[in-house]
Amino acid sequence: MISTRGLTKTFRRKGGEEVVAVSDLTMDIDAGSLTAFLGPNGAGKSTSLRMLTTLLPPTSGEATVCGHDIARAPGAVRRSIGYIGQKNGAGQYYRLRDELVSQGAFYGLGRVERRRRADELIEILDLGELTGRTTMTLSGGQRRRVDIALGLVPAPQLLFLDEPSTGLDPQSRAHLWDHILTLRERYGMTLLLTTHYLDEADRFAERVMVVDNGRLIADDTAARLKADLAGDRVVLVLTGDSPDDGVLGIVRRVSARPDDVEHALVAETDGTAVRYSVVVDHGDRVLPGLLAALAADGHDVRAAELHQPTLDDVFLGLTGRSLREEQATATGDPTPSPALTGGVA
Ligand SMILES: Nc1ncnc2c1ncn2[C@@H]1O[C@H](COP(=O)(O)OP(=O)(O)OP(=O)(O)O)[C@@H](O)[C@H]1O
Repeated sequence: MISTRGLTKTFRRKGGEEVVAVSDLTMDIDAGSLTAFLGPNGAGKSTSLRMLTTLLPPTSGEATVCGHDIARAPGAVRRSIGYIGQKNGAGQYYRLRDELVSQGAFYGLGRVERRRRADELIEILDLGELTGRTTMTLSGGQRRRVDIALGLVPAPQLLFLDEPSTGLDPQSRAHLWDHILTLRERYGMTLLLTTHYLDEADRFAERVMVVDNGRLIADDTAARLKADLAGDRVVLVLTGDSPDDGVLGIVRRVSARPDDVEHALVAETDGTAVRYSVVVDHGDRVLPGLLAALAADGHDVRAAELHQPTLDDVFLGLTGRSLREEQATATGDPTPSPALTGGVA
């Protein structure tokens, strides 16, 4: 459905400075899939989408979208796709149904067909109560649904969504995702979207492409990225006043990275204890046996925790930076939830 080879976009800023917004993007996306481009602000997500939707010419490289070359046949690409950008595309003063019908006329649908299509989209996107309202009176989540309805008027096989849920509250985000998934089921569309939200990429995308500084740095299912690049972490607290070789031996036997077992002394209210932190495969299966082995060897386990990784741990492992904290800084959210890296203090 999408195939790119070495797709690159360089911008020249005022003063002559060059910015490589997208560097050497090579990928193939299958029909019917739901793929998320995940990355921090300025990573190159929107620029990638804008090239694939023919809004921006690449500096080098090539791509075909729905079988059409983006440089040689941009018109054919545009006729096959829907694109919902970051900004609201609806006219502020038009009534929703009129807007959808005139969009249908723009795409050459006949009089009856454009009305039928408008009504179908109003039903699927649950916009019935809003049809008589002008878009300027709608909430952020409602407007985003209108944007999506407008993008779907030409019944595209492939839909690009640039940050569909940014700026929405959690309830509106969840609601919007219900609609996106319903649309996908109803039309069997291929979806490629960008997001900052780790949880969305994790829950809804079958394939996650992590981009940073214009480069694709990881590309797989969320489950495999987490297993391969982060791993489950077991954190144990045992009575003691120094790391115990016996404990370390047992812990290393189950570790996916035996040379990387962390330990630190921690002050407990009733004396000292040692905290061990270890990355394992399938932590849920390893933990009972590990606890049994420690008990059989006479060790006193005071606490045990299993941390399953998030995509933020994947990003941290790849770049040494936390995507969650970068997003919190960028959006001004002062309370990012902590990444579950389980590092030892
Ligand atoms: N028209 C432009 N002129 C100059 N630089 C640009 C232009 N458009 C994008 N850039 C730069 O290219 C880089 C990638 O930008 P892009 O918008 O693709 O990132 P993004 O991952 O979509 O970010 P965000 O999540 O903030 O939307 C950034 O450094 C950006 O400043």
